[in-house]
Amino acid sequence: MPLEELLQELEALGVQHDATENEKSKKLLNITRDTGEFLAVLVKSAKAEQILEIGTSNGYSTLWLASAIPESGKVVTVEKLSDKAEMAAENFVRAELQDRIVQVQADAEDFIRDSQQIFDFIFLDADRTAYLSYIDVLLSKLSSGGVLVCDNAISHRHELEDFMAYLSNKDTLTSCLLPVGKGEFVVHKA
Ligand SMILES: C[S@@+](CC[C@H](N)C(=O)[O-])C[C@H]1O[C@@H](n2cnc3c(N)ncnc32)[C@H](O)[C@@H]1O
Repeated sequence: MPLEELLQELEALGVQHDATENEKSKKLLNITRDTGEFLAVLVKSAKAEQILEIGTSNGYSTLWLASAIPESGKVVTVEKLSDKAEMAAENFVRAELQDRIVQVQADAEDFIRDSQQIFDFIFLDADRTAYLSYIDVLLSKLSSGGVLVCDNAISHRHELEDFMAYLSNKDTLTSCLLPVGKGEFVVHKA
């Protein structure tokens, strides 16, 4: 199925589904289209090939990331809930991007601590209150010259204040907060 058609279908589904679903863990909570476009531009500009995404949901943002890397690249995407991981798997096949995506069903922090891989691009879109507890390990898995993007940096700024302040004060990092989508905090590692 053409990617653009699937993205539009998922955008409509996400809005409709989240408006009628009361249980927060079942909401899809997809990034906005402009965030997807922004991620694709960043990934291509950075020539990133090894991407880590924390928070798959039904795979909407993963599709943007996977479509921005060359065939030799991979997106590793982590989701703790099996129902969402299954929905995502179907969408990856529909987009014919499944060969560029590795799905991990696990708790983000467990995966990050156990992983031996180095990534050149990391997208954080999961349990915001846990980010500070694993950010040092996560940064050790970001390559020199790599980029980390964190979603919801304006919509949930109060939850991410300490996290952003911590990163902003590190000498090896350059960061900025952009009014794209729900607010994107972008970090470059020297
Ligand atoms: C905001 S949604 C991700 C939306 C997705 N990035 C997109 O735009 O399509 C957050 C997802 O992170 C998952 N999640 C939350 N805490 C997690 C954790 N500790 N480990 C792994 N996944 C987690 C949730 O189940 C949810 O599906």
